[in-house]
Amino acid sequence: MNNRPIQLAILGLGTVGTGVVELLQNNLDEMTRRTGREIKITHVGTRRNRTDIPTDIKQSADLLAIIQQDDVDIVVELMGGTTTAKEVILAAIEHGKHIVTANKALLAEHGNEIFAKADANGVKVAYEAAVAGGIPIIKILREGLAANKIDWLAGIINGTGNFIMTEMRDKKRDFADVLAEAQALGYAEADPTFDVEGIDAAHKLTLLASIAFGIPLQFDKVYCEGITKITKQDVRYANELGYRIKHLGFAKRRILDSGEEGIELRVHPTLIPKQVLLANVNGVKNAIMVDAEPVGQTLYYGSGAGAGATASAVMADVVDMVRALAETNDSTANLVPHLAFQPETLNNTRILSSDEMITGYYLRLQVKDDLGVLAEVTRILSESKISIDAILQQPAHDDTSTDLPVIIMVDPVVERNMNEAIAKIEALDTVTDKVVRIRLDELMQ
Ligand SMILES: NC(=O)c1ccc[n+]([C@@H]2O[C@H](COP(=O)([O-])OP(=O)(O)OC[C@H]3O[C@@H](n4cnc5c(N)ncnc54)[C@H](O)[C@@H]3O)[C@@H](O)[C@H]2O)c1
Ligand SMILES: N[C@@H](CCO)C(=O)O
Ligand code: NA
Repeated sequence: MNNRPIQLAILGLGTVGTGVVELLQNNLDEMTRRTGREIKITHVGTRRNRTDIPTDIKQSADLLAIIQQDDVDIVVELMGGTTTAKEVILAAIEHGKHIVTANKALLAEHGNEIFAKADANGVKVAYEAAVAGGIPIIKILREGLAANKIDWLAGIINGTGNFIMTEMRDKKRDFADVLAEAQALGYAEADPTFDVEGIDAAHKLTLLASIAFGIPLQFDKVYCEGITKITKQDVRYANELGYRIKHLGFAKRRILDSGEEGIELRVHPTLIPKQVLLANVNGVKNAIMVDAEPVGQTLYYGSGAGAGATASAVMADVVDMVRALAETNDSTANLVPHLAFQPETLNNTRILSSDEMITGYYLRLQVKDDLGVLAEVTRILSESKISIDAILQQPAHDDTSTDLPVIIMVDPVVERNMNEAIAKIEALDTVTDKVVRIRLDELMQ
């Protein structure tokens, strides 16, 4: 057996890259005891030379040169972005290097191409750090639950967004102030609109859905709504009704009335009853619930972002690869397929359009203080076959306004019907503003 060290190139020394270098300094013995083979960083790709990096590691800004070096077995891509990272990863694959990456944006958007190229070149691309930071959810879905049929998964999969919502709710802090702190703590994406507009969660959901259901990556089909339109007023009303608002991702198999199977992929703010576990996942923590047959429901919780948690996931992938390389004379062929299922067995189950999604709703209407408004609104809802669960009329939120907020909770309904009803409600003279809607999901009741 070949006992030379397994050699790494780390590309990008930001929050996660620096975390990986530190983790290797602190816990190398634990990893070597597990793999029986030494792991060594030989190169780092960095725009400017760093004095805090051990002197035996070569530093360079020339990434395409690094990935060609003979003393590199695994390229660890921690730069982020979908342009240079893509070019460098594809070139590394062509040079026979294995890849470990935390880059969910790149994989959600270009993973089908990257994985195909890796398969053609006999190398592996591992991405545990790309979803839910330190929670080993990729390994769980791909390996731990490999004997199951997964029916749905749902969870809080953006640490920055959850941190912002928690701080705003508990400490009444402002959005911009908490976002700045999330950036300083290394939680946020380089472009934080990815976090707050739900795009990062949609990237992660794309990956989770593929490995749960055995379907190709289809980021463009994920319904995506972020947290930027959540107001303090709605947080307060939700609280009074016994709910918390959390940003969730859902991937769900559904049988349609026609008998066809479809998949719902959506990320959006969701009202969850306070006593439900996911309603109590706070700060940078993530949690993912999986329902599978025959195991039933399982729940996974942990830090969704940050240097240490993410480095833990990056190195778990490296350790997996090192073991495979050690056991099989430098081949990773025995590792699990990229998307958990054999590539030729991925199926084309249709991803449902937003019109076809089924959720409950919290609706907030701004109405004139007239007799009969509620009767008109409930008539419209019942014409669209929407059943009302509760109505709550609130006093005006400021003394100068004669309009009253009315909260209506409705049972699960096809979105097409909800859209029709909302259009009719907004057309009423007695309804003075756009209807605010926040979803509920029967899985979280
Ligand atoms: N921060 C987290 O908690 C976290 C968690 C999970 C996944 N991720 C993912 O990990 C990756 C890195 O995130 P981060 O938070 O460490 O970002 P970061 O911005 O802190 O670090 C990226 C580093 O890469 C460097 N870089 C970019 N292009 C380069 C180039 N061409 N040559 C050399 N260096 C280059 C940047 O200068 C920076 O130092 C991203 O894909 C991100 O989505 C981050
Ligand atoms: N920006 C991401 C990093 C972890 O993927 C988050 O906050 O969840
Ligand atoms: Na993970």
